[in-house]
Amino acid sequence: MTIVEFFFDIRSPFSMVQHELLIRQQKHWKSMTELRMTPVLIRNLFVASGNPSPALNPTKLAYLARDLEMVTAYHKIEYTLPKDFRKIATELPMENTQLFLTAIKNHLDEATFNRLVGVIFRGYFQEPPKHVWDVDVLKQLAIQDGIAPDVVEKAINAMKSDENRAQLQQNTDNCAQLGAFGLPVTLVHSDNNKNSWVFGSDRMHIVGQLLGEKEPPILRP
Ligand SMILES: N[C@@H](CCC(=O)N[C@@H](CS)C(=O)NCC(=O)O)C(=O)O
Repeated sequence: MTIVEFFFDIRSPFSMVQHELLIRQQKHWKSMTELRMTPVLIRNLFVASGNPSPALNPTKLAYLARDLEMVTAYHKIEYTLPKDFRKIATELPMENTQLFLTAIKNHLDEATFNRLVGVIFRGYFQEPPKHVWDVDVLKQLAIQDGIAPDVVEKAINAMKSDENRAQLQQNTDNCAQLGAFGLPVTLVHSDNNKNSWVFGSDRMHIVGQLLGEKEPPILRP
């Protein structure tokens, strides 16, 4: 009976990869009884840890783009880096997406919320990339995914409230307190959470070890 908590931001392409891998893995690792997905703000994590976004460093950004091509091809994940990714990642106020997800999470069961997170990741990282920070686009994606229009409206009405903003910041602070400096972060809950998390989408074997799983991860469909 172990909770695996996935801290993510939709603007993080490696979070998109880890989301897909965790969803695949959940079918195989019975010890992962709860897969909790927690929206955070990656920019605030970068600020809190004093770690500048790799998208601000042209050499790192070029590697990141090439690495993502190789990684998604290996895992057979459909993916395109949006052409204006650097600008969006570093300049656009994309917090609407994370605020919307924080608000709608209160109304959905775990499986439905986790599926919606995937829909929004794919909306941004598959052709043609959608403006997933636009409330109308979020509304359309959620309703197309089968979420009741009144639930979507409730989330839209609540997303900019002080309470919802505070929840998103609390999620981010919880992630920062682990020692995180970027995303994705995958935490295997334990008595000593401090040491039971990994950074990145390339540590699924360590997640398995932290879970006490004997089966290695299935990294390809
Ligand atoms: N090796 C990791 C890289 C993850 C990564 O680069 N994440 C970005 C956001 S998409 C980040 O937060 N980077 C911070 C850093 O590398 O310092 C993976 O394969 O997932």
